[in-house]
Amino acid sequence: MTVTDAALVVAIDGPSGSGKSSVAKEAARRLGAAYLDTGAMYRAVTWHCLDAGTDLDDADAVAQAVRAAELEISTDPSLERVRIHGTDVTETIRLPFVSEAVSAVATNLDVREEMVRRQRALIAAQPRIVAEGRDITTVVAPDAKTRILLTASEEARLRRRGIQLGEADAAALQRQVIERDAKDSTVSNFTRASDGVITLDSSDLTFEQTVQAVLTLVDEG
Ligand SMILES: Nc1ncnc2c1ncn2[C@@H]1O[C@H](COP(=O)(O)OP(=O)(O)OP(=O)(O)O)[C@@H](O)[C@H]1O
Ligand SMILES: Nc1ccn([C@H]2C[C@H](O)[C@@H](COP(=O)(O)O)O2)c(=O)n1
Repeated sequence: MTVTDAALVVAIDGPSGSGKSSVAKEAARRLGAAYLDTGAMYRAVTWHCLDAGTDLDDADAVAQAVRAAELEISTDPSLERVRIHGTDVTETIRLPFVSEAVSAVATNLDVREEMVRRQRALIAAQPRIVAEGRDITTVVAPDAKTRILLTASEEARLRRRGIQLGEADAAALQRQVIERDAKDSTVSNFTRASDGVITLDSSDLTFEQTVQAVLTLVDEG
């Protein structure tokens, strides 16, 4: 186990189903660090817009709703909790209706500016943190001590997501993994490592091997 008292920011990005959330959360636990799931923040504000009846095609209305959103997210890797305007949406934001709407909100550049501002504040508030999401290594935390692009083949990502969701419908998986990435990649680069970002391909690694590989990169960093 790698535990030190030194300040630490680890940034992990990559495509859908590559293992960012699960691997980052476990690495954070073992490092005695906080954990930030930035995708959960985009999901929560998307749920909020849908719940409020905000037209997702009205970019200004969406941005206004997001700026006004009272969003709370746990950064304890052992406590998953997201609240918006006091409503606990921890479970709801994982449902397919949110997954299929989230790109419409996440590709709004004014929304991204607001989310990046909040994410940087959450990261700065923690002495040690592992943060993950599509633009973490490039935009949110380009100065992080260790920056990792976690990848996996399309086949591995679809298989993992299918097992995770118990979803056998190939078309639904395709929408949730491949089509969502295609939309999200119009505003973030999470397929090619930028300068200083280390690529970790988990296609042929088990979950445990992937966590260990991240901890080794942090140690070496
Ligand atoms: N190396 C691995 N081997 C096998 N399964 C893995 C591995 N890494 C992650 N998984 C599993 O794959 C599934 C998807 O992982 P996870 O949700 O962490 O991906 P993600 O990159 O955060 O996706 P998204 O960006 O869509 O939220 C989870 O069930 C996770 O346990
Ligand atoms: N830093 C981030 C994090 C997430 N997103 C977008 C991309 C996804 O469609 C959506 C939900 O993320 P997930 O929970 O699937 O990781 O949010 C982003 O654009 N930037």
